[in-house]
Amino acid sequence: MSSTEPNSLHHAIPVEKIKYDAQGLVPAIVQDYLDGTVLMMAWMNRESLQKTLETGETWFWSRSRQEFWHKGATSGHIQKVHSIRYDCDSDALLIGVEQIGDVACHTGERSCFHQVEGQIVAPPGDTLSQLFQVICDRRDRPTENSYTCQLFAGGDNKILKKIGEETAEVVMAFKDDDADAIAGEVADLLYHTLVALAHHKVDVKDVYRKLQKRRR
Ligand SMILES: N=c1c2ncn([C@@H]3O[C@H](COP(=O)(O)OP(=O)(O)OP(=O)(O)O)[C@@H](O)[C@H]3O)c2ncn1[C@@H]1O[C@H](COP(=O)(O)O)[C@@H](O)[C@H]1O
Repeated sequence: MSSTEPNSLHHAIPVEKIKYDAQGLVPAIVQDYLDGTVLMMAWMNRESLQKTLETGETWFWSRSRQEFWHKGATSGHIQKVHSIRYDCDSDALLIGVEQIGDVACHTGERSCFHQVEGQIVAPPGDTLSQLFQVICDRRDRPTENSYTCQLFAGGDNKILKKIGEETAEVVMAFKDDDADAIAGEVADLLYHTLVALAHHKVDVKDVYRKLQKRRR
């Protein structure tokens, strides 16, 4: 995938290079720019891609209505475009967006994609976002025999003590230069940090936002 960032959207995507099908369309997969959650898939044509590049918001081509679809124009739930990538043979687009107004797929759900029956149940998003969602679910709907629920029940005293312990274990693992132990201890520290974030109602995506802003 080739990519471009928001301030250079217009220059970096060669609209003419994109391969459109016989109907003049190219599939566009829309992802949350922070955690990669796949939100929706829709179609663009040359003009809607051009409008997307010019406005920094998503414009699609509605095959059923045969007209432009400026996502969120009526609801206010627009998709602010952060990146556009195209695949190696230029016939698919991957668009990283920020959801303005909470929802961004066709129907207004967090993501259009539903679990296929019988498959492993995992929330959308990257590994940390998925774990954070499970942790928040434990906070909001406590279950028996859950270590996470025990941490929440113990409050800051228990959670922050564990962060202190895990930090020391991370340091020791690095000191020992043991790759497997390092990965395991860092995983423990990340998990307990996510529990602390959930306890203080700070979204892990706010951490991602900070990191994105620092990107050079
Ligand atoms: N990712 C984790 C995770 N990482 C680490 N841990 C726990 O963190 C603890 C690490 O503490 P230590 O290294 O000190 O080990 P310990 O001696 O067993 O811990 P203590 O007895 O001192 O509490 C262990 O009990 C681990 O099981 C985790 N516990 C839960 N999760 C995930 O959290 C989600 C909710 O799980 P439940 O808490 O089981 O509902 C699930 O997705 C789990 O996979």
